Amino acid sequence: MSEKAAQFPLVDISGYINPTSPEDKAQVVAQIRDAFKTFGFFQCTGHGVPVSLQRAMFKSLERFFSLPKEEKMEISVLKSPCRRGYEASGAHSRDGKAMPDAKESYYFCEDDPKVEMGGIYGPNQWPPLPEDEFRQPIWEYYKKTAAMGKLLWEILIEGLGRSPSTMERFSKRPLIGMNLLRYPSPADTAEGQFGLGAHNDWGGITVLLQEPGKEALEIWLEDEKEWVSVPAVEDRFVINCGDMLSGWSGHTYKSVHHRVVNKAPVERYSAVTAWHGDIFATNPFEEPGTSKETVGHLFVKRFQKQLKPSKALLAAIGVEA
Ligand SMILES: O=C(O)CCC(=O)C(=O)O
Ligand SMILES: [Fe+2]
Repeated sequence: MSEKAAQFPLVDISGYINPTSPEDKAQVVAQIRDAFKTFGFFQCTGHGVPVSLQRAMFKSLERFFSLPKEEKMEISVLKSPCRRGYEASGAHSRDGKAMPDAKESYYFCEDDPKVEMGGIYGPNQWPPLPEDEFRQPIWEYYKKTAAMGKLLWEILIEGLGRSPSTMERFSKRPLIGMNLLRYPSPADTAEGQFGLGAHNDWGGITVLLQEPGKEALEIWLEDEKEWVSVPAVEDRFVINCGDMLSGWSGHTYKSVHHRVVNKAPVERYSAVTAWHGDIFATNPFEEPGTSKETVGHLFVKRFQKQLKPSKALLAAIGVEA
């Protein structure tokens, strides 16, 4: 591990979840605020997500990606009005001249029976695997990490002096997406191709779990002008700050620039749960009514090209076509 990586913030949040004194909570709030101010991310322990569930999630994820390509393509994102399901390696292209990412992925959100809001809400596409070998452990993991995302927003809101009760209006019907990711080995990755090219997450909080022992996530350090690997340790989540959260905090919290380079001689897995907030909610760091910009506005702006939103959806969200 590099000297820099050894200094990356590591926060045990158990003192916030089960405090024995008010100081316990205040300490976690201050540590997370400092980590997001300096780095825009931190490594998290004491979160209460059982290791057995983390392992079961990785097993299920591996089972899914081991299915034949034709079976995975049966639940392609292209078949979903909500853009949920499987996306093959190389399908995700970036702006400019960069090569498409080597990753393959499976994406899902809250499972609603009906397609609503132009596909922001609706049903998932589940793979044809036995319930207890995929959907059940993956869903349990999703629910636990979603709860963690919400708790971390609450802590960050408190960190800037706002009441934690602000979360009531911010979390009415939150957008929470989960992406399971597989990165091929370097031998199966083209020259100049990244597992996932350099980017900032668009929205709120990202709760990421790397496959233990396979370092691949790299963070850009602007002062040092270098990419540094984030240790991949069992039971240690990586929490990232996205652009919406950063902007709404007046850039007090930094959005972290990162990419994925698989250095293991074999494939590498990770899981990402992203917690963004209710689509009609405005900046939780301000008094309601201060600004009209909502989670939905920023979401549609960022994904306009992929979403191809209908006039009806734009009108419902309050964005001009
Ligand atoms: O796989 C990883 O370690 C990071 C994934 C990521 O940055 C993303 O999905 O936005
Ligand atoms: Fe990311």
